[in-house]
Amino acid sequence: MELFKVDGWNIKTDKVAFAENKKKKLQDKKNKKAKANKKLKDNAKKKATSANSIVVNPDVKMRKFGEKKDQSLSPSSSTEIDKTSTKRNHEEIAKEDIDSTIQSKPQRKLTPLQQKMMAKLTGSRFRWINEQFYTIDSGSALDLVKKQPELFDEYHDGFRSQVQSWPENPIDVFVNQLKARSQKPVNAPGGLPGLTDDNKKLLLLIWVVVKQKLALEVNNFYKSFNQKNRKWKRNHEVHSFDLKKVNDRITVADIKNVPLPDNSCTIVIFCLSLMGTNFLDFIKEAYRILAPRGELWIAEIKSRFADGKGDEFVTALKLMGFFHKNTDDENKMFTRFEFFKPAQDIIEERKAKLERRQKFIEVETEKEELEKKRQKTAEGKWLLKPCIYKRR
Ligand SMILES: C[S@@+](CC[C@H](N)C(=O)[O-])C[C@H]1O[C@@H](n2cnc3c(N)ncnc32)[C@H](O)[C@@H]1O
Repeated sequence: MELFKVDGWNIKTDKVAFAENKKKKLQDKKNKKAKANKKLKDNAKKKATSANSIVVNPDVKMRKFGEKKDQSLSPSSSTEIDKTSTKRNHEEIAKEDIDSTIQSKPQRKLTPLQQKMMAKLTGSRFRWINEQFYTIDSGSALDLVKKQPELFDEYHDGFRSQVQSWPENPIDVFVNQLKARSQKPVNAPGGLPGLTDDNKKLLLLIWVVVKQKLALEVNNFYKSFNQKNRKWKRNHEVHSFDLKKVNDRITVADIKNVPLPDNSCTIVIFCLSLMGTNFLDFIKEAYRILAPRGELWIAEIKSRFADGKGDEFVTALKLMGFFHKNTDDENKMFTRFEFFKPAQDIIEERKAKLERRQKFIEVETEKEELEKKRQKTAEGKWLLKPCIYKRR
């Protein structure tokens, strides 16, 4: 008789063997789980590395900008960069997510929910790039686009979809204005300002900062205008500057410093392009290249004006030498401004008056005060705020 074998109480040996099997299976399960966890961790590591290799690692990028600013000894912008460098907000994290999502994206049609998520991530990425352009100085923006040209295209895709919902595009307003004023003789009241070239021909030199539409439309307009009005032909040149060359009409340049001679233009247009934190440098550059009586046209997003109306902005531009002609805030999304560079005799007179004043009173001029203020804190922080697009 087997030991412990009692009638009616049978401990089956196969059950005992089962208990050992169970142990083995449990162990197998544990091993599998550990393997799966390791795989997950490895994948996560891979994702993080690849996301950073495709797009900017915000920390690295900001450090680079910081280094550059240190070299250029601009205290205001470097403080600003230090602050941004520590910030890793949800937009940036979303940005990395998009990259890893795109990389691991299976080649199949997305479900409506996936499409919705994708659109949200793309929107986050646009807002992140947009924020960068408004919170760094123009030199850093040019470097950024040179290093990662795809950011420029992604930005413009997002920007286009934002503008589509606007009741009016500021570019169209500018084009219409050019067309209307071209009907009057150049330099006549209500007409466009012009220069006389070596052959005593009137020349309209229009400088724009715009992707393509304005230059193209203006060229097309004058082509047909000149065909219809052979007697009143308009000679014109359009120069477009941007951070990336997306077509032949564009010259890549930071608009703080454009390859055009002094007093050579008659109209300068900044269409939603005062983006860098140092945008008053663009205004100075416009003043340099504009001929006396030349005009400066600006459109900027309404929400950017710290004082809500743009009066402070107008005052700053007046301190840079411009005369204010008109502010149009009829539009819901943007405000348009017209300024002009005064005639040469007025510029001389102003200069002499200022010198006389300074000779007798040791006062700091308002212009110097403005310069001091922007040295301390870049104007992109207090005069025009960054344009932030809301999540839809
Ligand atoms: C908000 S988008 C507006 C584009 C176009 N003007 C429009 O209204 O459709 C601003 C444009 O200005 C350009 N931009 C911003 N800062 C610039 C700079 N410092 N130098 C040259 N282009 C600049 C950007 O690359 C971008 O194409």
